[in-house]
Amino acid sequence: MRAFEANFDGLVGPTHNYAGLSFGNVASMGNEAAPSNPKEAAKQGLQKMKALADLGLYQGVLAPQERPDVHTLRKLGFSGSDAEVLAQAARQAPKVLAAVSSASSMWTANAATVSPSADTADGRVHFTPANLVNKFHRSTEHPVTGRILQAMFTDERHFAHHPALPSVDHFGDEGAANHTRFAQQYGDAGVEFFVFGKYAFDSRQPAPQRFPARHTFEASQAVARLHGLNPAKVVYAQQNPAVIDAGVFHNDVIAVGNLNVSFYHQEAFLNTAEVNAQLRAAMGEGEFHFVEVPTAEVPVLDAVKSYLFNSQLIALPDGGMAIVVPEECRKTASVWAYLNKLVTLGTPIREVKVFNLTQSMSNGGGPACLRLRVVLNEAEQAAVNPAVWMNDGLFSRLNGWVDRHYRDRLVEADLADPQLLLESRTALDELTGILALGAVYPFQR
Ligand SMILES: NCCC[C@H](NC(=O)CCC(=O)O)C(=O)O
Repeated sequence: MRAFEANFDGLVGPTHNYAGLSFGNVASMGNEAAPSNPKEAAKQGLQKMKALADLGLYQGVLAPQERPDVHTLRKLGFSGSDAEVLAQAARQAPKVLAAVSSASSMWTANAATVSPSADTADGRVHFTPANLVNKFHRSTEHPVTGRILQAMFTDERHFAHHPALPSVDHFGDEGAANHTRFAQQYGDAGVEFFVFGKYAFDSRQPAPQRFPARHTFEASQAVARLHGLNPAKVVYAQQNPAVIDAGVFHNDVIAVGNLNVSFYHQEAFLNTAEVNAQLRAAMGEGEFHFVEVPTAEVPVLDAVKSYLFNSQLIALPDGGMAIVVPEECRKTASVWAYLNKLVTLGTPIREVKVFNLTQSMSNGGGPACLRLRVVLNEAEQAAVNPAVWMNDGLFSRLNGWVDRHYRDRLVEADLADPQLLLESRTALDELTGILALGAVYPFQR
């Protein structure tokens, strides 16, 4: 049966803002307190989704979270009406209010780790929402993420859903941002490549000194076990701690892969030669393209600034691949020169597609952060909730929905506005109708 990759992009929520919440993510740290434009952010995301759907790719939409998350504020002791809860939090703990108001679920590469049915022991597609435990504002995403995924991939004959790993640093899990799957064809049994930042139970191993390693080896192993992966087809690699300290908070800021192409920076991993030998051995027969970008051509800081590697490698329906990059790549001289060379190197990557995603980029999220990849065969695709697939109708409905409900400017002080909570819930209530998700949000239950 034919199989292909579908991308599920996060729809940016109505509270998108810059609160400087992600220590170790240089864009988030650098844009703290800048005004945001949620309407523009959502529309930039929709443009990318529509463009990929128009190329003939399977493109879906993943709904945002209920924010501000008043329920979490109540767990922290704020009480009274919703408006009172917001007002107390704004007075006593403004950073906590910002954290429970973040639209960070837009970066769906962190929503979950997904293993295609060709890789799993029971022949189903497996999903494990990421606990995102390293950042408080993200650690509250997984319960609703899990519900939304179940509302999209409901049929138990095809889809298996696991709860997030235990929410503790030892099992810090950042999902698909640290996971890549290689295969000659999407429908083949693939090699699942798990990249982690540190070992939780062995302090003698190398680890970053300045910024946190969000994802552990032990978390990666647990997900591989839960998904029933064949150990001979799983490869683990540790990120180079020095690049985490330079702002590479997820591996997808310094490497990306698709089918038989691994595109990565020279400094991305510890023991690169060993890792590549393991990948090649696990893949078996056939060509494998290792496209290593040398520091001499693209310094790590330029990779972080431009998000060259936070790109999507997409298989084009008529053969070959395109690399989907953010506008910032064009503006970074070393990176733009490299990209122009890359398409002439004779690898499957033949074309560069540039998107304007500045609203998301200013919080450290590029094209790859915005999408969750799910490899599906035709029967599985037919079992997905049909309302979430991007097409002309959904594109115009969602643009109209954004126009009706989103603000074009938001600063931290606005997060306490009870009207924003109301606007956000009204929008999400309508959205669950558009995407046929049912009552996934706490305010609906
Ligand atoms: N994969 C990209 C994730 C980016 C995300 N940024 C944020 O949450 C920034 C939010 C803020 O600072 O307002 C993160 O660091 O996890």
